[in-house]
Amino acid sequence: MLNNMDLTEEQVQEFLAKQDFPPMKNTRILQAARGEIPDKLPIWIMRQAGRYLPEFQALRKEHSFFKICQTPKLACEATLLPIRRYDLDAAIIFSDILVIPQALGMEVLMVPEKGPVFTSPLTLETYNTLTWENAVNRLSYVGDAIRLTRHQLEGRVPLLGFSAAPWTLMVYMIEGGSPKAAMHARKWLYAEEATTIDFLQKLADVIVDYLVMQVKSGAQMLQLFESCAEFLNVEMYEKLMAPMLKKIREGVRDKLLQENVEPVPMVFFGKGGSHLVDIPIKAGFDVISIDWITDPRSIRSRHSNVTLQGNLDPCAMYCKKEELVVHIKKMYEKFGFKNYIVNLGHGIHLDTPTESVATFVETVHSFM
Ligand SMILES: Cc1c2[nH]c(c1CCC(=O)O)Cc1[nH]c(c(CCC(=O)O)c1C)Cc1[nH]c(c(CCC(=O)O)c1C)Cc1[nH]c(c(C)c1CCC(=O)O)C2
Repeated sequence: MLNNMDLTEEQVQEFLAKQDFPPMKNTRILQAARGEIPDKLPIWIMRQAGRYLPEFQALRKEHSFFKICQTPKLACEATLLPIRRYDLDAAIIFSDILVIPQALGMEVLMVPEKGPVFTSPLTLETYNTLTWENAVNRLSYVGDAIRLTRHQLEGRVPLLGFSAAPWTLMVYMIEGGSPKAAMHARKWLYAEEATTIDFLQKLADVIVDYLVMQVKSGAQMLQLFESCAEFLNVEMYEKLMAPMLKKIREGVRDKLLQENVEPVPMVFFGKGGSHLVDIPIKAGFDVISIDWITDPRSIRSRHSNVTLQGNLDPCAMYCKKEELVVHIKKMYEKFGFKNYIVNLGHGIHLDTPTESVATFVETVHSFM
């Protein structure tokens, strides 16, 4: 892969103007998503381009988090870092779920040691100040980053795009950062139902346009993050969020077909969502990504054809090498090798030893 940081602005623009992408050399992840059996078990890692990598820390010393997201050359570089280092089977575009609230007019800062902080969390009083119109146009930098990265990957592995689901975005916007119990957002669900439904529908519409734009820019699979699944019971999730998941799954496919673009597999990840996995499956998601609490066999017994993704406890990465291999093998025995994409059960932690990532990838690839 080219050294992306040496690209001049003219070269970046030339890549962005090119129509065809390099031919694919590895499509294991797409095969598994479609229910085919690849030559090796595919693996990628949530938050694979993150602070556990010294090269990412070096990049972060030079640039703020959102500057990296907003500059295609830097986002591309961050995306490629884990691919240069490990034999992973997918890249995921470097960005964040919170770029949507930014495009709606909210200010989000990434505060060291604290994570994301909204300077003015959303209230009923400020709800009408959100700028919905043309929101996806303000996210065109993500499309440019995807397009550039597809070229720079040179077909080595597929590139994933992503968004958060409406509920997770709603929680972050109302709570103003990483939630403890999402008390304020849950209060809206019960006390402000009409505003809530309006809000969720508008978010779903933006998410559809955003994901369609990502596929048209070159994303080959999409992951919808429901990182706040744990805060809702099945009844509330079914009533308010099931229609949104359906709207997103079907909306993305239908809009792509209308524009003669081939639809791509869609993954649903619900953190703390083992109680509601049947809902995204019913909505038509091709792959269900599960956290480390969820037993894959309980889903397989009900839905034999759905591809599952996950679910090593990110803290297993702190084991000694021999023990880590045992945990990986135990996980694999529960999933089986068909309809399976290996991943962690949530994002990799920032102090994860880089050798554990190498062990994880090598062990998984040695299975078949
Ligand atoms: C909830 C959520 C967010 N962002 C995301 C989620 C959903 C997944 C999940 O449940 O964890 C998704 C995300 N965030 C990031 C990616 C990039 C692609 C990847 O490598 O997976 C993806 C897919 C980069 C990031 N997003 C963030 C970092 C670290 C920030 C930094 O470098 O300062 C990275 C690499 C910051 C971020 N962004 C967010 C939080 C809570 C934090 C702070 C936590 C932390 O610091 O690890 C919001």
